Amino acid sequence: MLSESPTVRSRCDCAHKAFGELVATANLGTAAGESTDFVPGPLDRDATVYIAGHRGLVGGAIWRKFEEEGFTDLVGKTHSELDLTDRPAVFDYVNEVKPKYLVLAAAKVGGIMANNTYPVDFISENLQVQVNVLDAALEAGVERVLFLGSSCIYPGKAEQPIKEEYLLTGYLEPTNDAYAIAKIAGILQIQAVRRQYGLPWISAMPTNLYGPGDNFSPQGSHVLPALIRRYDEAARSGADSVTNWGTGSPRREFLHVDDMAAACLHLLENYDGPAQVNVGTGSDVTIKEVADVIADVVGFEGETQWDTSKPDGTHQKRLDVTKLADAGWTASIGLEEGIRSTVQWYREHSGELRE
Ligand SMILES: NC(=O)C1=CN([C@@H]2O[C@H](COP(=O)(O)OP(=O)(O)OC[C@H]3O[C@@H](n4cnc5c(N)ncnc54)[C@H](OP(=O)(O)O)[C@@H]3O)[C@@H](O)[C@H]2O)C=CC1
Ligand SMILES: C[C@H]1O[C@H](OP(=O)(O)OP(=O)(O)OC[C@H]2O[C@@H](n3cnc4c(=O)[nH]c(N)nc43)[C@H](O)[C@@H]2O)[C@@H](O)[C@@H](O)C1=O
Repeated sequence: MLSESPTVRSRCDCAHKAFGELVATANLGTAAGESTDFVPGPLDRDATVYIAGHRGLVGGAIWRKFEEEGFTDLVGKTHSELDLTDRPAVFDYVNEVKPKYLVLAAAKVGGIMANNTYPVDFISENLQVQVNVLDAALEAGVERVLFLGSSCIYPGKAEQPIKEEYLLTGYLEPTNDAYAIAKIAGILQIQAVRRQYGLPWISAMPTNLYGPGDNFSPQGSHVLPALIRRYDEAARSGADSVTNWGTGSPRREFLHVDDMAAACLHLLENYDGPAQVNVGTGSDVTIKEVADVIADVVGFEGETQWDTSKPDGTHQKRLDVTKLADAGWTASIGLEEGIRSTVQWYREHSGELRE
């Protein structure tokens, strides 16, 4: 991961439009107010880009991708440097750096157990972080914002594959309803900014992600890093069996975080619209199937048991990725290939993992 926090440089603010001017000149709304006349195109490589959450799984991958693509002025702050629930501090920072582009990849994130156990933290912290960052971005006149939600925003029993238009058409999955409501509020805030100010801000809804820099903590993590750690430890210790959560029958769609980062840049350069865009592969597997792949990759030959007292969560949440494909992007990292490289990353970094 990134070894140190970037410093914020002083530079000429004249390249950035004042907020009032931006809103006036970007008064692009139609009668419905949600579509703009903005035409997406290549981002300015020398513009300031604020990646909120740049030390996380997704923010870290976006930072690497933007660096690879030649961006010269990426800025970010760690959680300990800037708590995004501190509204005045967020306004001070965003107004100081005045980014032209902003990706909101900071959030309280966790797997099924964390979401189910701490719903207050998930709804409260995420609402605060989002509202603070998006309000500050509006005041600072950020031209293009990408807000990241999650596929759990859709009804728990949505028809498969899940199209963007299924949002708010049914009940949420109870294990993550608090988190999902916060994310839905974020989508609505982006749409509201488009409607009220005509700014071309957008939202993307990723499926379950994994890759280098993930959270591998046994209780708080998502399934894929949890199983990599569990099976790797079992293989090393010569254990006869491992026990996973639930029945193993739920289906999940997994996207490598480097693909996610590429999709984020692609959407910023090629998509503008009020609808959130699903980001995934369009294919899913059962938890049992992904467990078998991980066991095989790490070399575990024992037995797998299932603790059915633990929740399964949503049975299936496979995304319809037609809108993303229509925007010109499809995933390229296969699941087994992605698991192999993530196992390698995990083994190389097992001494420095976050808990
Ligand atoms: N991982 C996944 O499978 C999925 C993720 N997403 C979305 O992608 C985005 C990024 O998630 P991901 O990278 O996985 O999560 P991570 O937990 O890896 O990263 C989130 C980052 O946000 C930071 N952060 C959290 N709260 C605050 C705060 N109050 N102030 C400052 N920084 C804060 C965290 O810092 P610290 O760790 O120090 O608290 C961390 O660096 C989120 O919006 C998430 O909802 C969507 C679908 C699936
Ligand atoms: C990204 C997404 O992530 C969460 O939803 P989830 O998809 O249910 O996430 P999960 O990865 O934690 O579990 C997937 C499946 O896997 C099973 N499972 C088996 N064994 C382990 C295990 O050891 N750990 C975990 N975490 N799960 C396990 C588990 O029982 C479940 O059936 C929400 O935060 C939601 O808000 C969200 O957005």
